[in-house]
Amino acid sequence: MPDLFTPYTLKGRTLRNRIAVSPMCQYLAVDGVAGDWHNVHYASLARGGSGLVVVEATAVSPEGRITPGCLGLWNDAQAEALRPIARAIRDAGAVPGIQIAHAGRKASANRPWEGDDHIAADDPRGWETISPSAIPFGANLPKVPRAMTPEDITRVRQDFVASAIRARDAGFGWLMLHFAHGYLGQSFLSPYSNQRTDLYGGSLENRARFLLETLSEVRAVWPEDRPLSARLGMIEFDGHDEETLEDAITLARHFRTLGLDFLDVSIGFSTPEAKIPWGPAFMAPIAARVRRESGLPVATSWYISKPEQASSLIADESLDLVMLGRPFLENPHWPYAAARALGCPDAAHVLPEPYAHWLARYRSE
Ligand SMILES: CC(=O)[C@H]1CCCN(Cc2ccccc2)C1
Repeated sequence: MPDLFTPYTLKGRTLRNRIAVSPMCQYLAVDGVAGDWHNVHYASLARGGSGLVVVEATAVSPEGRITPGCLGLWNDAQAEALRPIARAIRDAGAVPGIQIAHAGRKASANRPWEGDDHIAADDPRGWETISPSAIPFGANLPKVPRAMTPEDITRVRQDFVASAIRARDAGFGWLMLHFAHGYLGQSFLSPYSNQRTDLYGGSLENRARFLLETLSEVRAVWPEDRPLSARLGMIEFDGHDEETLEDAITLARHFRTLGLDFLDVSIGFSTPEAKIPWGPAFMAPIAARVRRESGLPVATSWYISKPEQASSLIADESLDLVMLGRPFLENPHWPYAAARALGCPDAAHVLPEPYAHWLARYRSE
């Protein structure tokens, strides 16, 4: 059996294989509430045969959305709309995951296909953004955020906890804290965005405080038998990579002592000056180093798209799971195509029985 199709057990959950659907914003929610688009989108992804399907970045508060079209988990109506999605993913044989997030200074933006920039100041669709310091990201996101008060910090941490409780009660089996991509968690960690002089700024310990406190408080409410993960921007590709990575690995070890079960290794995107070395599975060697040096199981994403490439990253123990995004937009049945490409016996049964029964005897080429 190819390594990509070996099961993976973490805490009380077993994934049928090492393939995970990476959270991908759809920007089609109304008032943060999931609708028909999300119901069909997530069920069809789960029916494609993945082990884990992670629902897109879901905001812990209204101002934590990236765009007005983002999902939310700050009220019960939003939680109720997500319940059938978690059930549909589980009924299709995958573990239902969800990423909870606060967009910080990158919030109040237009959809990527509608400008991918901050909503104009005089546009009533927009809102005030908050961040550790009153420092804008720049480039297409120039809006200057309000520096968070200690009360803001406490409130947002409590928002993460409340959203985690709603995700738990809605039936999600895997939680991912969004601490990457220049959003609020990342903004506390990065000196680009955090120039506070209080206990939340300055030293690595202080810049990590919000992330550590939030993780600890979410851990206390997230069930022990369900994996608790985080997506962390561990490198910025800004010329200071070794220092950034060493700090991030120190943080990852601290996450582990606080009860994090799994780490998704990603990019900081804290500065528009970054020079990202885009290329096939370019984050995999970094994730492999984090896995070795932090002792946490890891996944990463970014230009992993070929079955052999994905399976070899599991076989050589670079990764424990592969996170795929756009390959699933190309083909929601990517796991079936991968099973066939890897010569899995009975590849058809990666798919549900109504499909598998007929495909098992079908010779499409
Ligand atoms: C929420 C999230 O992490 C998503 C939002 C949409 C773009 N995704 C991927 C991305 C991040 C930064 C620069 C380019 C692409 C990240």
